[in-house]
Amino acid sequence: MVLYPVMRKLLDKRVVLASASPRRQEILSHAGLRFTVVPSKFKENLSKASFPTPYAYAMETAKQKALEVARRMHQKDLRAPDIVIGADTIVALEGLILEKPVDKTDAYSMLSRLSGKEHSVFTGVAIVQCSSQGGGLDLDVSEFYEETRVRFSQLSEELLWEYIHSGEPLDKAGGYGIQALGGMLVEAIHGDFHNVVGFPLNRFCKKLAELYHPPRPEDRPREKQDSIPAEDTFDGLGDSEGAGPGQGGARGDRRRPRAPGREHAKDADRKPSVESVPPTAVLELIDGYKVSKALFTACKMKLFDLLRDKGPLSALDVARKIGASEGGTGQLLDVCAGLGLLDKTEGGYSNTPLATLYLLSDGEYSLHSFIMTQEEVSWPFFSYLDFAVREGTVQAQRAMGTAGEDHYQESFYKNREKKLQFMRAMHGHTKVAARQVATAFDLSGFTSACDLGGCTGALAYELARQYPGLKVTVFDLPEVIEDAVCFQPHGPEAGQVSFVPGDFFQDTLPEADLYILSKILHNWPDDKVHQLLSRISRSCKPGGGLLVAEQLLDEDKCRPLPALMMSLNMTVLFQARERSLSEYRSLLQAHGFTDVRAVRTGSTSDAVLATRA
Ligand SMILES: Cc1cn([C@@H]2O[C@H](COP(=O)(O)OP(=O)(O)OP(=O)(O)O)[C@@H](O)[C@H]2O)c(=O)[nH]c1=O
Repeated sequence: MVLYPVMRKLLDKRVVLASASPRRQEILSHAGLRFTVVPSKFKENLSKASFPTPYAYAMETAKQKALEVARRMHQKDLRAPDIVIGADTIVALEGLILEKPVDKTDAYSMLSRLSGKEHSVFTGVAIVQCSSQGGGLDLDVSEFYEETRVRFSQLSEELLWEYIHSGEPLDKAGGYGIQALGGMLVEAIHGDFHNVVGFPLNRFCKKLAELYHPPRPEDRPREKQDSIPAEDTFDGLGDSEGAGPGQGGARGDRRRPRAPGREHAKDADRKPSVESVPPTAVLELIDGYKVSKALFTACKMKLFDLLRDKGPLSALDVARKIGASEGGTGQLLDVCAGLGLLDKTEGGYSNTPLATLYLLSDGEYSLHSFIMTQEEVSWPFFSYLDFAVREGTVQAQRAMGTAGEDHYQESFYKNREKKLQFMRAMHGHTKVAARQVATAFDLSGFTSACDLGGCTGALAYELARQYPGLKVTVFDLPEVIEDAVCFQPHGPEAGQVSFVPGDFFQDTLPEADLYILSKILHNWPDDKVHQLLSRISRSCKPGGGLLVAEQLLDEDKCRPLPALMMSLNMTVLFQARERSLSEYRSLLQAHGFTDVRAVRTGSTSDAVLATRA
């Protein structure tokens, strides 16, 4: 087995390990990797309930840890490292994710759950390849995870407490360290030991082999989609053969998480059993709609507003205040607590920071109206997904009782109340990512911008805040512009933004050096997109820019999940879709835009910038 070429590939690169874990540092330095440690400041507070599997959660956390470091270093130095590695280790038992215990009692509760049972340790790893171009930062993320099964012996109370008092559990996922005293608790382990300790070294090396020496197409295993190299080896990585990043198509392939049971090529012959492929992921998928509906219902009842104003409250108090049954209200509140939206204490229920930030109806980053449009518009359309797939048409007649063309009007502009709700929905959804989109590239060279279909000005105001020399025109339909004033902020940035009514498919576009399309192109099929881009191209002067803010699909179109779901949403509602970076690149290039670059924000919009040749 050729070991060193894997690491040698990285010798001339600035590698950063975005982790404070001494174990990860040790594993990687023992393997001969040279790197700098920059611990991530990403707060590990993603909602676990929103991930279909524990490993999806670990991979996303790993990714966010690495992205935070890449962005911070780029902002500080204007030069990001070449590679940032992030990792996250979790322990999963019977659908429950255990991270580091917060105190000894928490460690006790974790270890006593693990006692006498088998659990899984998942480490998610993200390898972020960075390139800085013209002040911008292009980030390509590859992620994977490894699973190791660990069986604990039956632990006596005495042993448990002695172990807890040793102090070892507190900085370790699941409350134990297999590499030290915790090794004595372990009866059996199936899989990579290093993965339990915090870093799946073997799988990492295979991933590097894939990234820096992608197999030739004819050598690839026949079973498409499997991201594991066919051979269980790192051979063939001789320096003379190495294809650099960007060659061979390996960059940017944030591969799909593998379904359990498709883990190793050599396992392919083994018949899957309910032990090796537990049904958890399927059971969680079955419950997806219940989770969404519970969130929609709590928002509709404005439970989070009530708990902000009057909380903490008991289930009975909440039930009385909203005029609902005590039993049903209690169930809904408990579900919200289980989903990480509420805290439940003896004093009653109160909002978690996640709910405070996004679920109040009037918060600065409120997604409340967006959630309500999902409930009122998307939900009925999704009920007819099978018809939409079979017939390839918008199911407006079945879902709304209206003809296809009228449903946009009916759904969003039927009356002023509906229109304002739609505007608030767009405002919140844009606002949560606005700062990341506005700062994804250095736009300080532009003096005027025009946000086409900019609605309430959520992105325009953020651009104005970030670039005090920039004047931004929001161009949108007259019925939108007449109510945009309701969303005007109080700061000085308001003076930099003006509103012009018009239809971007018909009217003359305002002059600007930078045009912006935020959440517009995903509303339209390719022919309409070409029509719009051709109009912008004619208005845009050479050297001018076009900033597109949309959720980017990976090149294989199977990830990331939020972009994938938004794409399905656009198909069901409008026969439109989300696109990958290469699809945007060819659309933009067809209209004279070059130098197409992207920054993935991990939020509700990624950013793509192109220059008019
Ligand atoms: C099961 C197990 C875990 N760990 C450690 O648990 C931490 C997990 O936490 P994390 O959030 O993934 O990492 P972190 O320590 O907070 O570091 P960071 O990467 O900066 O988030 C990591 O340390 C791992 O080694 C062990 O040392 N031995 C074990 O047997």
